[in-house]
Amino acid sequence: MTLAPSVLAADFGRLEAHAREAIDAGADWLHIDVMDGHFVPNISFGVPVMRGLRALADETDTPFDVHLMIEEPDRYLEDFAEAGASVITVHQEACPHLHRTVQAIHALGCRAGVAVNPATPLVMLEDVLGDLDLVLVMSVNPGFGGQSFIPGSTDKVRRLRQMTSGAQTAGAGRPLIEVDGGVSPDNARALLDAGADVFVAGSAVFRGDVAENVAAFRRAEMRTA
Ligand SMILES: O=C(CO)[C@H](O)[C@H](O)COP(=O)(O)O
Repeated sequence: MTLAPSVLAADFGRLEAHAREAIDAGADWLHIDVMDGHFVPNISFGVPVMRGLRALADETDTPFDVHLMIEEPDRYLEDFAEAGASVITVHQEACPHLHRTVQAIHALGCRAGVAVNPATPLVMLEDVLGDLDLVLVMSVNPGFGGQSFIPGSTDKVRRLRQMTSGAQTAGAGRPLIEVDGGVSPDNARALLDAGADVFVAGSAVFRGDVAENVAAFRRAEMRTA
């Protein structure tokens, strides 16, 4: 399980210290949720805030996992790559020329991800799947942290894993499967069994005791099905 805490749920007044708590507790990636108030009905933050976390990411060798919930993401890819993104994920629903956008992300030296909203069928990714490093299954409607997990998302992960089963290994042919929204230690085991690789968690990491919250994800990982 790759655990990617979403800093959207962190205390922005002490963002670096709060993100450090998650990394020190064993988080693998930092998930950066960028919202523009157009593609989603909320505004979060952009490149300058990510730059503020750059020293921490470099010091701890923690990849930035950038999730662009914005219209016309092509306009900003270079900025996020320069700010240190390892993975850049765009939304299928926001990209009329998705293949071109994926190529542009790769040309910047980043791994390319595509996210699908709960109402978007997986078939929309079929012809681009072979070019992707990651597929993000939204398990809430994007725009806000702290929402309830949509139960059908587990089956969507399972179907996506079947779609990608032609390629064997994650990162070497098979795109990583990331799940985002309402993810917690309570549903993590079922999502792992369904085939998810990367777990985005905002509230379940940053609300309360961060170290204990990360440990609860690790315990869920060890649990037998
Ligand atoms: O992309 C997002 C919202 O659009 C957030 O990453 C997601 O909702 C995670 O937050 P939480 O774990 O609190 O549900």
